[in-house]
Amino acid sequence: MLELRDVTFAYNRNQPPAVANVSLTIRRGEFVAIAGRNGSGKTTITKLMMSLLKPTHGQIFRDDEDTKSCTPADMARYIGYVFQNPDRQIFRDTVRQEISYGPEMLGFSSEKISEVTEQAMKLTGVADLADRYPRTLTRSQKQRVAIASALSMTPDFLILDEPTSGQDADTHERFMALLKDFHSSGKTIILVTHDMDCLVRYAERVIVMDKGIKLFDGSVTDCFADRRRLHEAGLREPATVSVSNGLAPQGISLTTDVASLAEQILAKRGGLNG
Ligand SMILES: Nc1ncnc2c1ncn2[C@@H]1O[C@H](COP(=O)(O)OP(=O)(O)OP(=O)(O)O)[C@@H](O)[C@H]1O
Repeated sequence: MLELRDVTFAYNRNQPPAVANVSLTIRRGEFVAIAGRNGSGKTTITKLMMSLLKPTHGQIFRDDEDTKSCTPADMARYIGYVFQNPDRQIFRDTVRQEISYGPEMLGFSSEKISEVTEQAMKLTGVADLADRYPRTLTRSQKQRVAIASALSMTPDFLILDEPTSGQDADTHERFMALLKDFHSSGKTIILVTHDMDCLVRYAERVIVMDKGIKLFDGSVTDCFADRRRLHEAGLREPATVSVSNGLAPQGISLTTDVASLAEQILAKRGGLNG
């Protein structure tokens, strides 16, 4: 469990806080999305969770333990962090070295290092790139290496900040399928995203940030049921919501789920045709 209790963080004293009085709890096994317009505090929250930043006020707990004296290296045992830009976290000469670096720093035995490295490479589909120089890989391959590097430290939580930005539809699909597999295997996923269609498809819960404040925390369906709130937070309506809202006069109820929307439309087909 990861808990923020009344957390405030300011980058400097002359500016309003980037995160203000935020309380939230993320339980093991959840798939949570953090959404909100640019500059709303999403990345700052994830950096606070990772102890890359420390609260100006408030506390952060991991399984009831206050993390105030934890370093990012301590937190990396529990939380894998995948940055927005994979170039920011890739430094070694080969993909294998890159992925084994974290477990080495954590003091794993050499057998364990090789076991977790091979497993992470296999899971993320980069085993055939093991001896390549990471800087020459495509962005999507680098993303996979970044995730493998996080996974090799065998964390329970995985935080991904806009991992699919700039990827083509096919790569995006494969990447999200990978995340879904991790989630099914018991990992807790915290995904920062601007992609509302992706959010409604994969996340179970949404935290919406606005000007550093937590504007909403709840189910995906409840989040998109309130158009005023979406507007306030600068969130785009996902396609399923727009279509179901548009067909409301025909008796279609609001849904974020493609399958449920298709089912409703098929069930009403006679009426819609008429
Ligand atoms: N290193 C920094 N120094 C000073 N201010 C910063 C720094 N990083 C972020 N900020 C400010 O803190 C606020 C929150 O930024 P943050 O990056 O957390 O937002 P975000 O929601 O993740 O944005 P984006 O969607 O653009 O990534 C913004 O006003 C931003 O300008």
